[in-house]
Amino acid sequence: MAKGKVIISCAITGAIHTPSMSPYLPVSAQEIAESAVGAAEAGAAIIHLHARNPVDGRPDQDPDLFRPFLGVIKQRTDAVLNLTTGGHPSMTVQERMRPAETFAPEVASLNMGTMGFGLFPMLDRYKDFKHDWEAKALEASRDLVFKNTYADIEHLLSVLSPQGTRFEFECYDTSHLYNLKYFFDRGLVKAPLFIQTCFGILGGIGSHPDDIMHMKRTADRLFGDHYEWSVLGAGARQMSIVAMAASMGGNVRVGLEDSLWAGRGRLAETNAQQVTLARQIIEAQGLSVATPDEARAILDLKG
Ligand SMILES: C[C@H](N)CC(=O)CC(=O)O
Ligand SMILES: [Zn+2]
Repeated sequence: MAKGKVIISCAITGAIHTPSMSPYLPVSAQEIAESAVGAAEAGAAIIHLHARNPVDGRPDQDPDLFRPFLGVIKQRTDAVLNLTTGGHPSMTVQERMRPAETFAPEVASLNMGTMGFGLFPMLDRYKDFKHDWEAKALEASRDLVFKNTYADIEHLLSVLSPQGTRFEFECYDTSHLYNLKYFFDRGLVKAPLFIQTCFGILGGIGSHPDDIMHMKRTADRLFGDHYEWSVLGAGARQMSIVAMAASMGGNVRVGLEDSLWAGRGRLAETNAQQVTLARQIIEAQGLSVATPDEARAILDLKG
């Protein structure tokens, strides 16, 4: 966090949650565009984007599904656009990187290690699904490998960096921080590193305060002041992790991709609602929210 300015990122729809889990999950291009504009107006400097099949809400990396909402968001906001290269963990790296390769965004996500990605515990909570693929995708995650090998990461860097795209480095555990250190020491990634530490995904680190301290301490030791720290908390712990990180000098990510909730037991009706909650937590600590251009300066983005 530079000079008391906290960068809020908002992840609009993602690929993990499915339409039957919440009537408020944006699916169509118009819903994604409207929700993103609302999140930007509420204070999100960075908007993280995935696309979905407009009929059944299935995650889809077809650039033609991204184009309509990218146009609207660029027209109506000056937010930094961050396109996913994670897609859905079951997709191939080639499929996952198509939107970033096509649109050369200011920022793209980059997942820093191969891991299990356990979504199946959500089957304990959700029973009734509108579409067949929903329960199948959750069940299939019992045997899912989210593939991000060193060769995959190098390939993504070699294709996207020359376009001027910089990265949100998704680190789900300390091993991912060491992977990033490997690429940093070889000059394949440049400071300031925007490190998104992800908490509470089964297959990665948990979301206990000790886990947050451990990831922060490890990142400080490995990267010193060559990085900007950000956190995302999956599920109900999202806002607790926002509060803790902001008090420790961190930036924050919210959005329906990471959590469907606006506080315990209350479904978030919009992404803007979560941005507003995060903003209240940040401003209550005497901190202020970074504008998109302040975020660009802090993260050295191409603009
Ligand atoms: C935990 C989040 N799903 C991390 C993420 O947003 C990955 C990506 O899109 O590349
Ligand atoms: Zn994502």
